[in-house]
Amino acid sequence: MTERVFDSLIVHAQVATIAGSAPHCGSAMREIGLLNDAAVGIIDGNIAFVGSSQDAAALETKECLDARGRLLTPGLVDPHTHLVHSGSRENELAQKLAGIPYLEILQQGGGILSTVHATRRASREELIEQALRSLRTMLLWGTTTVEAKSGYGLDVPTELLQLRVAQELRKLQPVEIISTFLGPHAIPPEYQDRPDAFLEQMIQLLPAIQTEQLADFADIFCEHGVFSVVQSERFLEAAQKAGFGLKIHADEVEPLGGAELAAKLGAVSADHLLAASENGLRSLVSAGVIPVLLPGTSWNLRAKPARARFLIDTLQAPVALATDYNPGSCPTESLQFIMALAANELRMTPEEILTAVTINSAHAIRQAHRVGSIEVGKQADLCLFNADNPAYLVYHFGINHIADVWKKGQHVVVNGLYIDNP
Ligand SMILES: N=CN[C@@H](CCC(=O)O)C(=O)O
Ligand SMILES: [Zn+2]
Repeated sequence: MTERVFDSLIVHAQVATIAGSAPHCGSAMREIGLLNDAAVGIIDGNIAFVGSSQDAAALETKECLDARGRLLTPGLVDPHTHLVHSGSRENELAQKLAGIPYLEILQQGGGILSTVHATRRASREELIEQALRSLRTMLLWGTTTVEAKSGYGLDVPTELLQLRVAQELRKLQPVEIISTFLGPHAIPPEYQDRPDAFLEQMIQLLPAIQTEQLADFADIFCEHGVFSVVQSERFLEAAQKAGFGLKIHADEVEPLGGAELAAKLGAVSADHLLAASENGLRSLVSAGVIPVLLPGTSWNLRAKPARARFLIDTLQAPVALATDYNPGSCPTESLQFIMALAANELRMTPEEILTAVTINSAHAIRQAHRVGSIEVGKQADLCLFNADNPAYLVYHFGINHIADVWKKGQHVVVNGLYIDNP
């Protein structure tokens, strides 16, 4: 048998493998499979070796990088973003600081609706350009896979445009994009008095999105003053029948019952959950729904954070974390910032946090067979940090700890710099 020649070998690293086929639940979230002085080998974009640096010394490789004891993790997976949109909303900061609630700004025609106006006016090229800037930031800060929702069109052409832009973005840069159709994100002005007619229009759009393979998931903003539990069930059931995986913006502001609905329908994830009832949390965990927590949003809206400790300690849940990157409730692309907030606001440990932004977030978008852990056979999506332990990442907050990033084996960030066409 001919000896395999590796494309790359990373040696002398502290490797957090976060291995395991199922989501890491409860106390198992603290098991990150840390290997001291370890090596990872890459062949054809996939991980082909994980072992000791000593054993790796015998391997033949085209390139070798000495990590000098630094932390190597799976590429970060962000399972909830509103990536494709136009403009920003710093003009609403004063209202927020004056104490005007998030939903009231929306009811006055601002908030989500203000981004809908901007997105409807934007060209395809403008949407691509703005999203490309965000994707570049995400990659430089360690995110290698991202979920991207539509939901700033709220009409057929613009919803389709957002999804097609997400599809196009896959060809233009290295971050992998998993798309979600969030047509029922708010009620557009032209349907203010006929929300059911709008919902019906979004339901009618599902088969076309499925046929064009524009989205893997369908999602709805189930919230007081937006879509009720009954309306959410109608939309999500139709989406399930059309073949979509289900997600839900659940109980972000009021304990409406979104968590219970996610459990009833067997959603892949239920996201936000700040106000979810104890019963709702219990039922979604029993039903195998991944709770995706968004501490950037609760922090930015100055709301009480989700009950991460209850989910992890009492319910033994597989918690995932996401940025919720969007121009309103959470304008940040940085999962590293979210990781710091998860420690301070949600009281999660550094190990739980690493699990929540890798293997568990990969499960939240059904990509764990390919990404989210460092295991032979998986895609070589890797982050090398300027830190030698997970605690340092969340302790020293607000700065970018990334040294290097590999996406599908390509060395796309080198010493903190983005490499185009590596
Ligand atoms: N809450 C609903 N949707 C987004 C916010 C969108 C916006 O404010 O533009 C969220 O998940 O936080
Ligand atoms: Zn969201």
